[in-house]
Amino acid sequence: MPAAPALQIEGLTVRYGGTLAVDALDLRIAAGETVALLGANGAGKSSTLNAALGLFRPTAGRVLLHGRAPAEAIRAGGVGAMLQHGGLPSETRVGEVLALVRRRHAEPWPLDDLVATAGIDGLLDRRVDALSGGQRQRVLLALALAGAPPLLLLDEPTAAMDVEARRAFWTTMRALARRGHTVVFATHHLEEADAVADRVVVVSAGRVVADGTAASIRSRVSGRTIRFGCSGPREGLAGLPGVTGVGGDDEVVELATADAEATLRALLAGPRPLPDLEVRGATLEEAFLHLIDRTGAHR
Ligand SMILES: Nc1ncnc2c1ncn2[C@@H]1O[C@H](COP(=O)(O)OP(=O)(O)OP(=O)(O)O)[C@@H](O)[C@H]1O
Repeated sequence: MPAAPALQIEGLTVRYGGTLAVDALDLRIAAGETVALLGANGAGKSSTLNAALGLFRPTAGRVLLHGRAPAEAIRAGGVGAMLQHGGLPSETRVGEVLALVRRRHAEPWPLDDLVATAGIDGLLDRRVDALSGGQRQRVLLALALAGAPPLLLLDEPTAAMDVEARRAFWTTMRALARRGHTVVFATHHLEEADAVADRVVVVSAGRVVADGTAASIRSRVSGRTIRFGCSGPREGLAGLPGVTGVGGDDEVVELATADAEATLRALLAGPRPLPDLEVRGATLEEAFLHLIDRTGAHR
């Protein structure tokens, strides 16, 4: 029998009063995948992750973690989570909280390795109320990892981190993924999704609007941008084959085109010099905004 997916969400619907936060969302994540849930504010990422953790009963649908209901999977130590508003008990020291949580697990992650992996060397004697935002996030990560869970659900885990801490965090995540952990994280940071995830799921208005590798999502925006230096007149550019828009500034022309090859052929056949000619595809950010615009899902 094939192994159950690490996370299986079927028809998940979450309503808060009159707000439809998650709209019949389906998602299947295989063990070992690193998946970014990408979406604008209010897209439904936290509601999806919180429902996946069984923090509330969804309006409709079901969630299975390694084939088990959330509460059962969590009890069995199969899931570690970092929530957006994760708290730490006040007036305790980091080492005490960590010891408490490790004791709850039958096979806790060896302490030295856990401390090194989460990057909390030197923080064990620190009071939790004296931690910086980034340090706090790393302590929360250590708690999420304490039971060496095969599945990690992380809601904007790097939100309070500076660039360096963020980089260190994602190095850790990549190492965990290599060890076979499944990592699912919500983010607004497109470059993180691009750099870390082997799969990007774009959520908008509580629905999955794109699902694939970062490259495949980028290619959903079929257009390309052609750029070249130009300080002279620009007549005729808008009428070139494929061109859907003309932009740029006093020194540079940027042509949006739906058919880069045809536009380039026409440009190269023309009299205009094309210094610093450059053709590029959409960045993940552009692809993301395009997908959201198409679904009309800003709210
Ligand atoms: N407890 C709640 N009560 C009422 N509405 C809520 C509650 N939690 C979330 N919402 C609403 O549900 C929608 C989805 O919110 P959710 O937090 O899941 O989105 P998100 O993608 O995680 O957003 P963000 O990136 O800002 O964290 C939003 O419209 C939000 O205002």
